[in-house]
Amino acid sequence: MPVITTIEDLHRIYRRRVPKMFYDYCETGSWTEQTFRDNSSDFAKIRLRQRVAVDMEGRSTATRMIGQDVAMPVALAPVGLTGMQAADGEIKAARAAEKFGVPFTLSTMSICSIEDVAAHTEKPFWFQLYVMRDQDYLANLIERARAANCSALVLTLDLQILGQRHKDLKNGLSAPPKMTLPTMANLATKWGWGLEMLQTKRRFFGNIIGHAKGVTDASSLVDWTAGNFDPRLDWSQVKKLKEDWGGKLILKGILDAEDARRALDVGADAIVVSNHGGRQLDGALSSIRALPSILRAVGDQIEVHVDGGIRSGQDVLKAVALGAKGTYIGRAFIYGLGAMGEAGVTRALEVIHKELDTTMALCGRKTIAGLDRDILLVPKDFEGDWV
Ligand SMILES: Cc1cc2nc3c(=O)[nH]c(=O)nc-3n(C[C@H](O)[C@H](O)[C@H](O)COP(=O)(O)O)c2cc1C
Repeated sequence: MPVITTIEDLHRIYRRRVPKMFYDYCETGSWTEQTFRDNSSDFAKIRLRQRVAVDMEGRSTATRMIGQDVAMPVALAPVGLTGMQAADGEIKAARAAEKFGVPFTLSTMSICSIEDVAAHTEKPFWFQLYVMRDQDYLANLIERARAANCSALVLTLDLQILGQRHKDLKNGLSAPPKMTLPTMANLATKWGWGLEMLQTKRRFFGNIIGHAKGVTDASSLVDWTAGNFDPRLDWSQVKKLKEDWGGKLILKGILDAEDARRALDVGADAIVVSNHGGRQLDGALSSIRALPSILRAVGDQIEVHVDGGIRSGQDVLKAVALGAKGTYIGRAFIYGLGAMGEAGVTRALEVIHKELDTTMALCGRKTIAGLDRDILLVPKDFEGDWV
């Protein structure tokens, strides 16, 4: 096994190991992928102030997200079909997160069910909810998340309809994969992945969307989403969901200051500044660029988290120094999972932690609370002069 020191190292192994259809599903953005690219490249525009001769002994990356202790301000983002990247992928990722001491968020669109993950973990995890047309089903999901002791509901607001992702349409993304000639030819080169999947037959061929009773074949995920997600979702429904759930609510997919204020009005506990990893509205601002204006609007009244494009501990540091109280990684942990299963997710977290800790030290800071705007060099036009 090669020495892994960066998230990109995991990405390279992941790409070799996982079928093209699921690699593309992870690696795509919508339409031209402008926002997908900006999410990462905008982080690189922010530079750091090097400070010297500062006592660096006794550093800590520990902090809190929505009142919960975390080993560093990083959670695993909800990622649909995680169980197609590696067999029992949701369980493996949840276990790695639990051992590391960061939150794991289970997507509505998971292969393993809420109960599967709860049975294989000890600490509470977070559950991500998409709002479905079927109100009974929605109520049932909330009830199951409550019964599994989930400690936060992450309600995703930026996917009432699916953004167009060319690669998924061209690949005919489905779970399990349809056995077309190109798919079979590609699968033949992915025997490590295939063998692992065969050993977990029950989930692979049994209950494809683990929470969706009776869905054994999400062939054409695009059609399944269009048929089941509720395009009528509005703020009154968000408020009602907050009341029905009664616990901690995180609203994910906020990219605009006005929406951030609406999130405050409905009593959310936190918001995630996010464009769904560039998978929904192509042409939207990168998350890191949208973050400052949202912090100005609501940052002193609600916990603001951010995701999109985070591939290193330096990216985490930049987001936190700008004012985010937490960050999420999506693809960065999927690369680890697809490359090496649970150990790969752990490795991704270790890489990010090491980079965060070292960068904190070289910027002259010992704690997460000590990270502030002062350690950053942000171009004057970073937020852009958009009208
Ligand atoms: C393959 C994939 C599947 C995703 N599925 C979901 C999902 O089911 N629910 C959700 O709220 N967000 C989903 N997201 C968005 C992530 O939660 C997160 O916002 C995004 O991945 C952050 O960007 P990053 O991948 O650059 O870290 C998905 C992202 C990816 C890459």
